[in-house]
Amino acid sequence: MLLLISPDGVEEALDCAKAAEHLDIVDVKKPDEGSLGANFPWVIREIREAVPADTPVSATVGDVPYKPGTVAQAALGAAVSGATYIKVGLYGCTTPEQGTEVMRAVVRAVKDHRTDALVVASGYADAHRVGCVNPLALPDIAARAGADAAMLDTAIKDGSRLFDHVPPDACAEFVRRAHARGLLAALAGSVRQADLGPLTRIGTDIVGVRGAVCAGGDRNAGRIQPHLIAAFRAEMDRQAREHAAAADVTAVS
Ligand SMILES: O=C[C@H](O)COP(=O)(O)O
Repeated sequence: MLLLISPDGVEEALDCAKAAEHLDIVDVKKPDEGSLGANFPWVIREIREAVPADTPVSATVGDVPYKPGTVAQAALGAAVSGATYIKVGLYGCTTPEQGTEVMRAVVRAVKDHRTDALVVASGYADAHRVGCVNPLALPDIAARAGADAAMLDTAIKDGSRLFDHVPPDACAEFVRRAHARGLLAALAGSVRQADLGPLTRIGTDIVGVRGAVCAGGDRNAGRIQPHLIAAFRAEMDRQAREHAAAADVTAVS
């Protein structure tokens, strides 16, 4: 499982860089503009320069409206600015068709610029609270659009968590649907160390985190702490080892 960490700007990205050996993807967002709030192009560029060259930079394009042209142009902006993972939160899409239309436009805009960029279609575990597309529709939307990954996050950051809205069994179904379509499955939403066992067992490819690696577990008032990134990764590694050992036992019995 890859660890994606979301700093809110250059200063926190530098703290991520100090823990670069413990993380896999640095994800640029602007949390005060929403769960997947988009940051400025110059911030993406500065963060690209601040983190080690072999650490991929992701950028969120925003909690986007159902406006394929607008969103495609914004996604291209993120790619031109140096992000190689482009994440789109389909906040304003109420049907799978709308989500697919937006994501198709994004995929074309991004891949015309850079074929090796990865496009991530993100929905929301608490979609029922904001009126957007059902979370379990995301793998199909992503696949139909030619995206590379399907993701879930929470739209409202009020302390409720991924599993409060989409329990582990439903997340497992999300992962199954993504993998059946050849996609990466990414999960986020106030994920804590205690969630890493289930997330590992269901085969999550990418876990996205901010609050759990901020001081006091507070994604708004707390700042990202390199030692908390290291501790989070240590728990991920421990869970991966346990899962591998359990799989070995099953294989020989
Ligand atoms: O993409 C990951 C999100 O930023 C997760 O943030 P959170 O762990 O504070 O919910």
